Amino acid sequence: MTTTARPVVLVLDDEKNICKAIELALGQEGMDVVTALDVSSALRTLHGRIVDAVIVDIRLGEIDGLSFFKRMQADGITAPAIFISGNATLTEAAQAVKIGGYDFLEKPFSSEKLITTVRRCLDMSKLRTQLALIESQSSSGEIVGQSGAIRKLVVDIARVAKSNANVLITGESGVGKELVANSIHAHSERAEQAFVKVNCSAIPDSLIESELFGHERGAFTGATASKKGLFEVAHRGVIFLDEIADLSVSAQAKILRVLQNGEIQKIGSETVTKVDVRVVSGTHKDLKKEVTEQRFREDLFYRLNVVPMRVPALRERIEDLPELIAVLMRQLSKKNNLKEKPIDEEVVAELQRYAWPGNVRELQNVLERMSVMSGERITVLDVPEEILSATDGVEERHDSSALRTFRDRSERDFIIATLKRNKGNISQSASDLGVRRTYLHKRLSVLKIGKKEYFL
Ligand SMILES: Nc1ncnc2c1ncn2[C@@H]1O[C@H](COP(=O)(O)OP(=O)(O)OP(=O)(O)O)[C@@H](O)[C@H]1O
Repeated sequence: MTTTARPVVLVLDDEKNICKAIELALGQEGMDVVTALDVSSALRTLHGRIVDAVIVDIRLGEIDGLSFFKRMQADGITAPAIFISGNATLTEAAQAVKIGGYDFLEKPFSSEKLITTVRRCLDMSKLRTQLALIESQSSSGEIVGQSGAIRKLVVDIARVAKSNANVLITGESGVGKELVANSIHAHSERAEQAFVKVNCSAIPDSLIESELFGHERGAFTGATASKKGLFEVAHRGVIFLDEIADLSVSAQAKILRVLQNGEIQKIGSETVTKVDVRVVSGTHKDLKKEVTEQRFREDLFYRLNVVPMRVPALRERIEDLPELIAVLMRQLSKKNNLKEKPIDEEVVAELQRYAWPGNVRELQNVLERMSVMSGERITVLDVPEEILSATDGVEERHDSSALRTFRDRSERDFIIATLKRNKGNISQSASDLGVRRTYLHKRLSVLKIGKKEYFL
């Protein structure tokens, strides 16, 4: 698949001479011009290839230009339209702009006027795509971390981004695969074009093909309007197919076709459309194993896996945790409109001993919970119990074990003394210690404090 930088403009006018004149003027400006003398051939073009702008005569034989534009909109074609006419009424011109037309040109117009209008229209359309892109990317950010694994990943991303090769990103769930895909797009020559993310496992089998490739009106019950597929939306940009292992066998076959010929076919359509899309896919499964067990097509696997990239689990780069915590806390307090709270070092040490099966996403959730539920600062008492109990007994990695032993012993003595003073009353002791009852119970069991030690 190749990237075509030349913008494509469709001209629909029943006067051959006008079509020719426009074709000549815009062709000299480096644009690809396709002409159509009637509505049906214009629609065929629009359904067969992706067009950046259309120039439409208001007075056409069969239907008027305005109805044609409405038909385009109903068919999900979003190219902007410039209307032209020699004898349109003022009302028609106003109507053209009202229904979303970009501009109106009165015939005869000079080629300079035409070129300026089309250029502006194309710039506006590009700007619109960029704005949509910024919006879709506003939640994504930089890849945080200084560990060897992350530094290597960042170098690999920069290298692979410059090529047009398909990339398969593997790694556990929540590890940052989407972030990597985003970063490949942002550093590629397609950065100003669309980045479309599809979670293949979230879309039911029955809908996936229509989501990816679109459908024509009436293609199936409920298809009341024609719909653009995500591959078409991603034209000239990047599509990120997340959880690719979950694709149905028939969707796998269709994706293979896009990768082989750059062709898509809407459900219910006779014609094929050429698209230019770079495919980045992601999975937390072992895709090679899925191939061996015949759940995934081998030919598709090789097409997707041109450049494999593995994102390491958080526990494999646990030295990145303090920096990640700092960055995520800043993001979270902004999101929740909260003052950024300081975190005790002991908390960070506790979090570093945890295995993080849900990786950075789990870390985000835990930090959010702690920052919402804590007081002025985040202390070890705010660390969720499931993390404390999972880390108890785990060999210390960042704390000397002598310090840990001392801490446990002091904590043990302090708890026993409080319980003795309260004659074994758990509620009162928890309140004196400033912790929840459940937490005190857990510490009693972790520190192996039996009743005989505090009942006099
Ligand atoms: N190295 C990192 N630096 C900063 N943020 C990160 C990093 N890794 C992951 N994140 C953040 O963690 C969250 C989860 O990451 P992401 O959605 O990319 O994971 P994923 O591997 O695609 O998950 P899944 O397999 O569940 O789709 C995101 O909000 C992402 O921004």
